[in-house]
Amino acid sequence: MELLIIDDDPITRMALCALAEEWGFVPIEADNAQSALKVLEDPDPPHLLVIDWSMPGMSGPELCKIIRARDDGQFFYIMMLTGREGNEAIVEAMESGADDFVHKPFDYQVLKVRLKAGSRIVRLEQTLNQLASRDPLTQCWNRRMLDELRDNAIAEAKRKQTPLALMVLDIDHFKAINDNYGHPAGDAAIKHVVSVINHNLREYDLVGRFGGEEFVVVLPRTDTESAWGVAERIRAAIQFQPAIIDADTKIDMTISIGLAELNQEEGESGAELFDRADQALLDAKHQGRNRIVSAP
Ligand SMILES: Nc1nc2c(ncn2[C@@H]2O[C@H](COP(=O)(O)OP(=O)(O)OP(=O)(O)O)[C@@H](O)[C@H]2O)c(=O)[nH]1
Repeated sequence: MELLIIDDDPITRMALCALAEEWGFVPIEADNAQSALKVLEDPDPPHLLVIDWSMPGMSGPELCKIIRARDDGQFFYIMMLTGREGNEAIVEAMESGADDFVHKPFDYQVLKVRLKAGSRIVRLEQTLNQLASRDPLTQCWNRRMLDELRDNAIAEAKRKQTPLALMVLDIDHFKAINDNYGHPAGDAAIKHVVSVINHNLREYDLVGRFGGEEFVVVLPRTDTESAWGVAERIRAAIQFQPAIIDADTKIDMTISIGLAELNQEEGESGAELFDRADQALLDAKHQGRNRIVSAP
């Protein structure tokens, strides 16, 4: 686990880095609050932090308050290190958002066990986050999370005036697959579809599972024409690459796709965009399935 060490004193920083490595952490250094905040801007930042109290520019407690004021849902476990004595310092550190507090000069064993305790809490939080945001079968986003990420992507598209497309995909006659091959094979077929979808997307596209065999894909920076190209690649890949269940069982499938591009002029919301793509999906089903329909 990464450990962000924020301390202006190079000797303390070096000592902490060496210890962190010895204890199995991956240390990352910052010599002031501003450079720490830069590190924390990363989409996948370190979640365990050791912050020195007294630093030029911005103090440890001030930095804690800024980190706690973030509203992006990221969790950070913060350990404050200081030479200050007394309960008042502990209270001030923890009121500013620190989770734990260790006096300098610190006892190595005490610091080690408290960081280990912090890393257990970070791991627990990551597990909870995973359970709350991912679909357990496919590991793609669940509906609640995809809705939130979709709306963030739409806000960014509006800010930057870039196009955004959304697709709703549904496996055709999936009930028959369950009926013919059994529920476990149906589950494997769903996983196969998600794997095909993922193979045909860019890193920043978003995939969510909305129901049994219905998926939503958000394509930022993509207009209808490009989205159609992506949809066609996925449609063809599903049709021509059967799900291999075991040595004797291959399941042929097709998929129907409705797609819509965000209507920025009308200030369209995420829910409205989804409804248009979903309606296009219904049209694709009515027109005979295994096809793509683009919303007007
Ligand atoms: N194996 C498996 N099946 C699921 C899961 N969730 C939902 N289903 C099944 O998916 C099927 C969906 O069937 P329908 O909604 O009738 O749709 P369909 O048969 O795909 O027909 P069309 O969408 O009209 O082409 C139902 O039989 C559900 O029981 C799941 O997690 N695993």
